Amino acid sequence: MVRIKICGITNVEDARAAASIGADAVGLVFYDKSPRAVNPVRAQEILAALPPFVTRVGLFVNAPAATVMATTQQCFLDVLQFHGEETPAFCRDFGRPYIKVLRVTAAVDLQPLVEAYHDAQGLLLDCASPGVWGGSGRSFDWWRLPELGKAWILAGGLDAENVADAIAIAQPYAVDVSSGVERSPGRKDHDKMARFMAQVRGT
Ligand SMILES: O=C(O)c1ccccc1NCC(=O)[C@H](O)[C@H](O)COP(=O)(O)O
Repeated sequence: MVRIKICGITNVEDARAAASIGADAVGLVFYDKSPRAVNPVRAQEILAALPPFVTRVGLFVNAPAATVMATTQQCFLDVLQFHGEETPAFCRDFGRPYIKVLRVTAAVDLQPLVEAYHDAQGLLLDCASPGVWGGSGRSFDWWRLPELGKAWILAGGLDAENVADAIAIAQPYAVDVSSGVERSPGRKDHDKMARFMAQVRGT
């Protein structure tokens, strides 16, 4: 079964909708420059609305260690997801499982990165877009992926129309979607979320 993470949740209604259609995880963006940014107080309110067994993922981009630590504790995050230039030593320093985002281009050799982040709980492969750390809505070439030898999450430009093909080609452990299920940046479209879920679950 392919797991599903809905990313860029900014409000209680969208969090509840994601949980009610069976999302395995939700992601909250702790990055001020994002249109999907939340602060820890808002995040607490959103996360408090979730039922049990939905994994709470916090996204960071080159944040100071003190900020990551404080946010993790304040919001009871289950998993940390690092989108920037965080080193392996930095990522493992918070006493939580972490996911490292690898930005895919035709030229990048993923193998050294997979080895460097060997203790990551998972790797998230996203499209490399200049000047954008995530949530670009752009896909990379799913055909070009080597065997990574660990759980990895497919992200970047997924939506209800392409996710079934993406899974068939790339065979990820999980898929991650944000802009492909939005009606505007930071606001989810609940119908798009449900259609995305149905495509992944094959129903
Ligand atoms: O969503 C953002 O604005 C964002 C900003 C900075 C770092 C990460 C961000 N989002 C990450 C994601 O939403 C996803 O993990 C991933 O990039 C897929 O996004 P999308 O292509 O929009 O489905």
